[in-house]
Amino acid sequence: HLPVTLTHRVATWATKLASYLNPYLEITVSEYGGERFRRSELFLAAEAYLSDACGRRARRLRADLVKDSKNLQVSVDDNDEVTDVFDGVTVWWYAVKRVARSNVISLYPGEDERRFYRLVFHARHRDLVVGSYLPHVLEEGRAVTVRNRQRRLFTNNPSTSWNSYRGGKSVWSHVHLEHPATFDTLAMDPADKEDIVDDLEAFRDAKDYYAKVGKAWKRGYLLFGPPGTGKSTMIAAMANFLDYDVYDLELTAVKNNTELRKLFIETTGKSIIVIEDIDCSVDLTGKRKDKAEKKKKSNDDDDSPSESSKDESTKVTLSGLLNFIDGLWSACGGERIIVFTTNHKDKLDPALIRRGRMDKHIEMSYCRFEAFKVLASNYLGVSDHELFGDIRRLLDEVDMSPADVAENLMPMSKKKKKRDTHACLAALVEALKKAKQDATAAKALADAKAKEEAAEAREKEANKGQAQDQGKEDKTSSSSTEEKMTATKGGDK
Ligand SMILES: Nc1ncnc2c1ncn2[C@@H]1O[C@H](COP(=O)(O)OP(=O)(O)OP(=O)(O)O)[C@@H](O)[C@H]1O
Ligand SMILES: [Mg+2]
Repeated sequence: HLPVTLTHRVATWATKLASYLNPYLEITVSEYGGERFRRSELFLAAEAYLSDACGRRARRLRADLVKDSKNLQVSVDDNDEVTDVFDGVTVWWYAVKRVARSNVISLYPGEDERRFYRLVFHARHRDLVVGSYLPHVLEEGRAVTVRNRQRRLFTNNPSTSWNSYRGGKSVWSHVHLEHPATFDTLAMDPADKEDIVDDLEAFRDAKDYYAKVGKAWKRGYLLFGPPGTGKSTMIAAMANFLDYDVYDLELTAVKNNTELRKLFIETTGKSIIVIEDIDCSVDLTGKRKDKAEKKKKSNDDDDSPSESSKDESTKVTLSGLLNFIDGLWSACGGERIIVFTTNHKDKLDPALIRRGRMDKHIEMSYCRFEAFKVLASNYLGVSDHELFGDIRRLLDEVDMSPADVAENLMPMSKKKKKRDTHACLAALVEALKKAKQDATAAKALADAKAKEEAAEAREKEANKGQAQDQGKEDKTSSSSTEEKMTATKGGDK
């Protein structure tokens, strides 16, 4: 029954009085900080720190599987309290979950929840807590996260979650990355390999350098070469070498540039972002348009206001992609490697692969002898053999992908299992000889076809020339008769 202004005043005074009497201060760390795009780093660090350092003192815990799905990570459950002592000062942490009050009953549990940690301490320790304790929590939390980290392979999938029709946005989902490829097992020229490893190492340790020269801490690699030459394998080897996560971006599943940017922002640092077969993906805009049109026809899309606006909103463009790679947004997060793979480098837009976007172009080529030696030592455990001479000669003459060579070296079937090294290598020699024969036959065929075409073209040319000559003759003969006619006409006059 009090007037509103008075109620406000009373409330303000009550808070002031309470804070005067209560010597404790509170700091809140919310899950989503000022930037709504992703979870606050301090929150994640606090979570990791609390579960590691003080988990034992909490009574209500929550367990999760981490690292190879063997270790358990126990973290403090919501609405519980833990105490921590730092430099002789006691602080209290509370994990709080608050459901936003709203009049609408939400169909989607979890949507309106806000989780945060509340840190409570005595006012006289304010400087210590803000100046030393919180940085300590951040640092320790990050270290724990790295320790528990299991490398992950992410992929973006379109609207598979059950509340997808709310936005239909594509999101990252992940599995554990367990690819066994390493640079040791990768068959390629040792000098090239060393060059790449050096480059990666230099990138990893160059945080200060990038800051000094004013560049975003990222590097682009373009892997190009024929199918089966180890491009995807190389990416796995890179991830294993650097201990980075991999984000495999499927451009077909991304609706438009805005969504592409959103996906990009959600990637974390220390990651490799991969777009495979980029030449096919960029072409995709055309195909996607067709799909959109089909959709429109079947009338199962009801949120498009007009045809043209829909068209615009349903494609990823080259400019969107360029922006993604080195626009202003690319600098957020830091420490990222972007890898494109393609079978046809010449099909790509030069703007896409210029230095600065794709800093290093790596050609993965057919298997030559140096690469073969790596495969032989991996698959058969031999570093020299009497057939190596033949193989070396043949590999110089024939283009065979490492995938094909490896297939010949792999004693997979039961029958083959009994085969020894010599038999495996002999089979490879046979396969190479056959490939050589095929290549020669194909070349002969192509040559013959080319000759035929050239002959045809020559014949056509000759026919054309003849026809022209004929035309000229006709013209001259007809003009001379005309002249004659006029002459006789003049005579008549
Ligand atoms: N350089 C290589 N070293 C070791 N293994 C290789 C190499 N190249 C290919 N392989 C083997 O061949 C298989 C296919 O290779 P991969 O998938 O990496 O080829 P790719 O270049 O990505 O082909 P695509 O262009 O068709 O995607 C792999 O499973 C791998 O075992
Ligand atoms: Mg591949």
